[in-house]
Amino acid sequence: MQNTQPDTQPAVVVAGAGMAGVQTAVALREQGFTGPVTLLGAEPHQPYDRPPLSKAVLLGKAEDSAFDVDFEGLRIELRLGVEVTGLRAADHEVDTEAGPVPYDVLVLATGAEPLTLPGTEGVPGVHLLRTLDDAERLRPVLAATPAIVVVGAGWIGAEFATAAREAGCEVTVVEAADRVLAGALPAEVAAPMAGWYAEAGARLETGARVAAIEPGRVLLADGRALPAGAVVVGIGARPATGWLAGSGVELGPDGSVTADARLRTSLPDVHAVGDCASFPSARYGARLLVHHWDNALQGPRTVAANILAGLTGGPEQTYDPVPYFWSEQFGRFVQYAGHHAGADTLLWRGDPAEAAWSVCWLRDGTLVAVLAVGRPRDLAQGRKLIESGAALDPARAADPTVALKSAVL
Ligand SMILES: Cc1cc2nc3c(=O)[nH]c(=O)nc-3n(C[C@H](O)[C@H](O)[C@H](O)COP(=O)(O)OP(=O)(O)OC[C@H]3O[C@@H](n4cnc5c(N)ncnc54)[C@H](O)[C@@H]3O)c2cc1C
Repeated sequence: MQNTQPDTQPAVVVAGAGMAGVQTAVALREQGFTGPVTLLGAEPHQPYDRPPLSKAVLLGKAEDSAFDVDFEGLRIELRLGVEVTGLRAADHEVDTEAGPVPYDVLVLATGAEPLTLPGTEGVPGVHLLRTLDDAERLRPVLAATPAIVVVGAGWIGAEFATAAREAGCEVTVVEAADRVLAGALPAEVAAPMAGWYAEAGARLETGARVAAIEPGRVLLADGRALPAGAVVVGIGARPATGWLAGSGVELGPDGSVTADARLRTSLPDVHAVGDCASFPSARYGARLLVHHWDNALQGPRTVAANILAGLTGGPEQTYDPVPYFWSEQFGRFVQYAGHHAGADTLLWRGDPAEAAWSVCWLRDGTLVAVLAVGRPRDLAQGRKLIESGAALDPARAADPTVALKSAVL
């Protein structure tokens, strides 16, 4: 039986015009949706890609990173500079400063916003790095090569420190935890990465808490004062869902929209995707909140398919990806696929003192995650093996001269 769309098409409104919002609108068209699609974005800029903001755009190697999407040709109504301030589900409307916008189907794609250090908002010389405006403000700062203090040795902090060193700035990275990437990787995997800072000429201070930031200097809790012509705070991000308070959309303790396995929310006709939404993963037996680019590419395809399924009565899709991300730091290309837990068994492929190595996480002999530094083949093969639930021969998998796919039992 062929599924056909009804004559009258519902109006789809997407709140948030970042990667997930844009990809949702594009996926709807790619999958044959012919009804009206409106994309509401708070920022004034043509929608753009965020990863280059801490890389080429920051260093002025690329002017911007606008998506190459023909919105007009795809009949996607793009409304920029329009912040969505509320959702009234009973009326099927969202509120904006420009007035209410009715929807038949709503997609929440408002992404994430960076965490700030309390008391440092508005202090001159303190920056965040999330938006094109942030990157444009930071570009001339880097060009003036001041001493820079980066707060946070996570992915963004490491990438910013890399760019600042490349620009010729003196860089100190201050991290409250006792190691880099404390929230993402086990200590033994993060340990070799800490060495990359010194190698690039950046000073790394772990176990160092910021007490205050004053113009020109950062005061640490242990009494030290670090000179700082500029400070960049990279201490994480939280879902941008404050505007949903009181709307009836269920939010988790981390502030994420708690979508179901089909990326639908607790309200009818409302879907959620990208950095703002968590979803239950049967693959990993956990609810995942993924703040990475690939999730903002893949999730929208499921959302679009399920919006269409709702129209045609076709089967709905579940979303249970093997999460993937990359980071470019200190001349290295770092990639990660999967999702590991503390109890998983670590297996090294290669010497972390060398330029290229990788790490596998095994659970009951099955590959659940892989991190590759300069070994993209390990990543590509590992990702497929994770997807297929392959069990590995640990001895062969630990031999970096053996292709990972050849270590399958
Ligand atoms: C500097 C930087 C570098 C990164 N590098 C990498 C990388 O190397 N690899 C990787 O895998 N991932 C990287 N990421 C993460 C990746 O960019 C994000 O996961 C991705 O952008 C998420 O897309 P999104 O559309 O869900 O959210 P966002 O990109 O945050 O987009 C959400 C959009 O919604 C808008 N919005 C928010 N609230 C409202 C509202 N109320 N009304 C209307 N609009 C609203 C925002 O202005 C924003 O434009 C990086 C992120 C940053 C910030």
